[in-house]
Amino acid sequence: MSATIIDGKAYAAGLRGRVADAVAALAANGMVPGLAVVLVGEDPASHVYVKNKARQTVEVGMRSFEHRLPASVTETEVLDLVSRLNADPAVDGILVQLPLPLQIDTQKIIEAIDPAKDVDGFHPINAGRLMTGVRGFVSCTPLGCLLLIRSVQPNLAGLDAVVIGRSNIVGKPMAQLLVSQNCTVTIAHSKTRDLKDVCRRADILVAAVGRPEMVRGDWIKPGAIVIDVGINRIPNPDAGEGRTRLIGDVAYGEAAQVASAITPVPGGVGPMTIACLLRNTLEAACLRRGLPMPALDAAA
Ligand SMILES: NC(=O)C1=CN([C@@H]2O[C@H](COP(=O)(O)OP(=O)(O)OC[C@H]3O[C@@H](n4cnc5c(N)ncnc54)[C@H](OP(=O)(O)O)[C@@H]3O)[C@@H](O)[C@H]2O)C=CC1
Ligand SMILES: Nc1nc(=O)c2c([nH]1)NC[C@@H]1CN(c3ccc(C(=O)N[C@@H](CCC(=O)O)C(=O)O)cc3)C=[N+]21
Repeated sequence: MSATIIDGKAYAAGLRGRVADAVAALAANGMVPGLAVVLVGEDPASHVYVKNKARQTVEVGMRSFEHRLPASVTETEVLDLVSRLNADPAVDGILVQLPLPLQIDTQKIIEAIDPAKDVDGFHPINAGRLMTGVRGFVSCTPLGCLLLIRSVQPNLAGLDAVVIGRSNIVGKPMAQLLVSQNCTVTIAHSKTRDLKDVCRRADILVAAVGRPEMVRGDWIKPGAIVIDVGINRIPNPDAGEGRTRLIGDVAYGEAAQVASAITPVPGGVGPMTIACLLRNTLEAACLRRGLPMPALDAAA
C-alpha cells in the first residue's frame, strides 16, 4: 500500500483564501482584524517563522503588528506590552512566540493575555473551555491536525487514536479534540512502556515529540492515518556546508508504505498552524464585534 499524501500546504492555502473572503466582507464595513505578534530574543528560526506569519496576515487582509524585544527584556516589560495590546482596540489577536528567555515566567505571560484575544488558545480559560466542551480558542497546531484528519476521514467515531506527546500546546489539546470527535484516545509520552505496541493499535497516530524519525514503519497499523507534527532541523551536507533541512518525528518513507494517509514534513501540519492562527484571529474579531463567525471548516 502507498499512502495518500495529505497536502497541508494546499489545505492551508484554501483555508487562508476563505479567511481572506471573510476579512474582505468585514473590511467593507470598516472592520479590519488585527494580529499582534510578540517576539523576544534573536532565535533565527523564530524570526523566519514570525516573518512568515506577518506576511500571511497581511495577505489575508488583516493588520499585522510586530513587537520585537531584546533577549534581555524583563518580565515586567513583557507584561506591560501585553496589557497595552489587551487594551488596544485595533488588536483582535495576541501571540507571544514561545519559547521565552529563562528570566521570564512563560505561564505568567500566557495568563496575562486577555482570553478573548488569546488566538493561540494557550490561556487556561481557553484550555479549560476545550476540556469542558465550551466554545473557545483552540490551539492552532492541534486544530490544524484535526482539519487534516477530517479531510481524509470525516467521521472519527469509535476510532482508536494515539497521540505521542503531552505538551499543553500540542499533545494535550490534540487528545482533547480527538475525544470530542468520539475517538478512544491514548496519550503516550517519554515514560510510556512499549510505545511501539501502543502505536500499533492506532487508527489515527499523531506524533508530536521533537525526535527525528522516531516513529518507524513497523509502529504503524496498516491503513492508519499518520499525522507528523514534528519539526526537526537536521544538517543537510548534500545541499552544502552548514545547510539544514526539516524532517518530522515519523520515518516518512517507511510509514507511507503502511499508512492509508500521511502528512509530509515540510508541507503538512506547519502551514496549517499559521492558517488556523488567522482563522482564530478572524473569530476573535467577529466575537469582539458581536458578529457571527462565518463557516470556514468542518471542525468549526
Ligand atoms: N508543525 C507545527 O506547527 C508545530 C510543530 N511543533 C513541533 O512538534 C514537536 C513537539 O512540540 P511540543 O509539544 O512543543 O514539544 P515538547 O518538548 O513540549 O513535548 C514533547 C513531548 O514528547 C514526549 N517525548 C519526548 N521523548 C519521547 C520519547 N522518547 N518517547 C515518547 N514521548 C517522548 C515528551 O514526554 P514527557 O512529557 O514525558 O517529557 C513530551 O510530552 C516538536 O518537534 C516541535 O518543533 C510544535 C508546535 C507547532
Ligand atoms: N506562541 C506560539 N505559537 C505557536 O504556534 C508556535 C510558537 N509559539 N513557537 C514555535 C512553534 C512552532 N510553530 C510552527 C508553525 C509553522 C511552521 C511551518 O510553517 N512549517 C513549514 C516549514 C517552514 C520552514 O521551512 O522552516 C512546514 O512545515 O511546511 C513550523 C512551526 C508554531 N509555534
